[in-house]
Amino acid sequence: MKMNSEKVRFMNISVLGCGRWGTFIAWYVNKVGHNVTLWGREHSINYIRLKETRKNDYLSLPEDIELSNSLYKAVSSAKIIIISISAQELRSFACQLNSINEIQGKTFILCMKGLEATSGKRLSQVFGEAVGKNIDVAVWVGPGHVQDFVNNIPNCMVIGSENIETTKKIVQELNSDLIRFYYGQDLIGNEIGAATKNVMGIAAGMLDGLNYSSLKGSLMARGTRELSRLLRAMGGNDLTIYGLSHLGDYEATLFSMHSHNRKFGQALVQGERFEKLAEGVSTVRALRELSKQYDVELPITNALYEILFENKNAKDTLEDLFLRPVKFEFQ
Ligand SMILES: NC(=O)C1=CN([C@@H]2O[C@H](COP(=O)(O)OP(=O)(O)OC[C@H]3O[C@@H](n4cnc5c(N)ncnc54)[C@H](O)[C@@H]3O)[C@@H](O)[C@H]2O)C=CC1
Ligand SMILES: O=C(CO)COP(=O)(O)O
Repeated sequence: MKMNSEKVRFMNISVLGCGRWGTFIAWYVNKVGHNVTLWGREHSINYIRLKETRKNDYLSLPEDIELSNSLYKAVSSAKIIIISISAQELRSFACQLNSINEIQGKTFILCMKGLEATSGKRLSQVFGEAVGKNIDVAVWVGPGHVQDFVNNIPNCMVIGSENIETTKKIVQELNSDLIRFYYGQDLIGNEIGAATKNVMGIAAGMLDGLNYSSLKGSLMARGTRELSRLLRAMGGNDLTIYGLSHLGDYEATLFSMHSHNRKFGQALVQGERFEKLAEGVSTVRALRELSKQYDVELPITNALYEILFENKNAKDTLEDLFLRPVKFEFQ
């Protein structure tokens, strides 16, 4: 793997959460030259399997990545701390981190795509509320599946924060020819974009399951439109929806065999269960909240809410979208 600068990297970086994505992040950060500790809960199936075999379904971990179940050790030993757990767990997990008393002066990076279901809050807001606003926090989002990266297929991703110096410092430490990072310019947009692409992924899976895959182009056009309206109302830049965190992630979600959200949607309309984490389900709840808070109509999201939480028939509900009054494309 080639880096962008000649600088020898050797920072202590900890990754908290050893699921599909957290384990990949640890693999990648080690590969670009850092000293990595990967933390998991002592009794988690993922942690136990990694401890016993150093493998999961996607990759093998090099020997020089330290596996630990001590949160204190993982947090106190690192300057940069990356978190990748399920989004709905972030608030309680951040409170746990706060109680460790070792977090001042560290940079946290959230590698997760979701919104708090009950409040509609963005994950950096949730994290800030739990640990205090003076902690540096960034997000790392955009397209990419572990299965592709470990086969050396590169992709572009985005890192964003409220502080451009923090963003640049992280990108400098992590950029490589496997992941080309862009500096995010709109934290609200990157977080809303990343979370909501999962919602469109569930819709795409439903279309696949109903043999309506040819509608996915329209879903892309109308999905981005409704979310860009929401983003503008929230104070973000509506153009960000067309960037890496959202539209740029559609291939990896709406069209990918690997996407959990797409598979969830497909399984649901086919009457099957999909047990892995599909973050878009909780994000649909969060969007219902945001739609009310900001008085923005979200027709596709609303249809998904009715299917997921009000037991409406998927085919009828999606077809009802076609009965809405005719309107201008960009009104
Ligand atoms: N391209 C990208 O940026 C990708 C991002 N993701 C995101 O990464 C996040 C994690 O997804 P996956 O790794 O697929 O999920 P996963 O289910 O494989 O892993 C989640 C991990 O979080 C841990 N966890 C859950 N609750 C916890 C708690 N309270 N305290 C500590 N650990 C806890 C679980 O034990 C598990 O190891 C999601 O938000 C997902 O959207 C996932 C894949 C690609
Ligand atoms: O975020 C992802 C790809 O960029 C992973 O998507 P899924 O969670 O739907 O698998």
